[in-house]
Amino acid sequence: MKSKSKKSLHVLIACGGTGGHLFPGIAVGEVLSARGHEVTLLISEKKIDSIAASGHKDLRFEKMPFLAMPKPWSPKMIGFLSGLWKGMSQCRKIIRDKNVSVVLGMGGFTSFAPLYAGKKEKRRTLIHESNAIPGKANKLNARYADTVLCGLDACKAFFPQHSDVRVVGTPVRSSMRTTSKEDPYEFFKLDKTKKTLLIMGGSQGARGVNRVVGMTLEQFERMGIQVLHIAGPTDYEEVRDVYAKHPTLPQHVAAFCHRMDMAYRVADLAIARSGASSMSELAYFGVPSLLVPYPFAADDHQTRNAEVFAKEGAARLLTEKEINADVLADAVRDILMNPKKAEEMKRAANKIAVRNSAEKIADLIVKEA
Ligand SMILES: CC(=O)N[C@H]1[C@@H](OP(=O)(O)OP(=O)(O)OC[C@H]2O[C@@H](n3ccc(=O)[nH]c3=O)[C@H](O)[C@@H]2O)O[C@H](CO)[C@@H](O)[C@@H]1O
Repeated sequence: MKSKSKKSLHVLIACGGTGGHLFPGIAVGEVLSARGHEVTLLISEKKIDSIAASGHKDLRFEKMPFLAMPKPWSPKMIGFLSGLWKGMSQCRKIIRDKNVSVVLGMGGFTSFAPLYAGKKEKRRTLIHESNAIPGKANKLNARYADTVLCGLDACKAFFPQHSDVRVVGTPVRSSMRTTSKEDPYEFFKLDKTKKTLLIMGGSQGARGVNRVVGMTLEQFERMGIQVLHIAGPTDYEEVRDVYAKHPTLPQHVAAFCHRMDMAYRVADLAIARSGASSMSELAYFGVPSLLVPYPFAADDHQTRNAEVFAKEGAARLLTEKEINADVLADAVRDILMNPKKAEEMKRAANKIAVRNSAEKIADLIVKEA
C-alpha cells in the first residue's frame, strides 16, 4: 500500500445490505485510510452488516435505516419513498458536515440515497457493480454517477450510454491479502495431510447447498477428504447436527467465518454460491470451484457470474435443480482425485483475479477528486 497522499479527502462509501456490497467497500476503505484519507462506511441496520463490520474495528461505520424497494404499485411504496426522502436529507447533511468530497456506491438500493445526495451536493460520485449483469439499483444509480466501475468485463456492455465506464475487478479485503504466518489447518483443527473441501454460501449461507451436502457426507467420508463448512447463521444448527452424525469425517462447521483468508488457504476445492465477492476471493486464492448459483437471484445474475468462471475453466457450473448427493460426489471426486485438472482450474482462477482492484479504485477516487 502507498504512503499518505498530499491532499486528504473524506470519502463516503455506501455499502450496506449484504456481504457482497460490504466487503468490497471495506477493501476500498482500508486502502484509502492507509493512505491517510478519512472514510465513512454507510451500512444498513441488517444483522449481517453488524456481523461483518464487527471484524473491522479500525474503520468508521454509520448505520442508516435503508429500506428495500417494494413492487411499483405496492402500498409499501409510500413508506419507502418517505424513508428514501429522509435518507437523502440525512446523507446530504453527512456530506456537508463531514466535508465529503467523493461518494462511492457499492450497489443495491442502500447506495441510492447517498449517491443521489452526493450528486445534489455536487461531489464526485462513483458506483461499483461486481456482477456480470448490473442490478436494477445500479442501473438507476449510474444516472447519478460520474464514473461506473465494473468488476467483470461482461458488465461493461450494460452501460452503453455512460461516458466513463471502467473495468477494475472486485476488491478483496486487505486483511485477506496480507500474508499470515498462522497455520490455517491448526486454525480450523483440520488435518494437513487430507484434501479439504470448503462449502460456503455467500454472506448469509445457502440452504439448498447445505441440504444436498448433508446428504453427501457419507460419500465424502469414503473419499478420505475433510470438510470445512460455513453454513450461514440461519442454518448453522441444522447443519451442525447433520455433521454430528458423521463423527469420523474430519470436519469444521461454522455459522460465520471472520477469517475467510484461512478458509481459502486450506481449500483444495470449494462448493459455493456465485456471489461476486466470493468469486473474486476464490480467484484471488486460486481455489477451483463448483458454483451453484442462487436460483432466485435478481435477473439470475449468479448464473451469469458463474458462466464467466466456467468459460475460463476456473469453475464448473452446477444448477441447484440438478444437484443431488451423487452428482455432487461425482463432481467433487472428478476434481479432487485428479490433480492435473485441479491445477488447471487453480491456474485459470488465478488468471481471472484482479489483485490490485482496491488500489485501482482508490487511485481513481483520489486522482480525479
Ligand atoms: C443472494 C444474492 O443475491 N447475493 C448477492 C449478494 O451477495 P452475498 O453477500 O450473498 O455474497 P458474495 O458472495 O458476493 O459475498 C459474500 C462475502 O461474505 C464473506 N463471508 C461469507 C461468509 C462468511 O462466513 N464470512 C465472510 O466473510 C465472503 O468472504 C464474501 O466477501 O451481493 C453480491 C454483490 O452484488 C451478489 O453477487 C450476490 O449474488
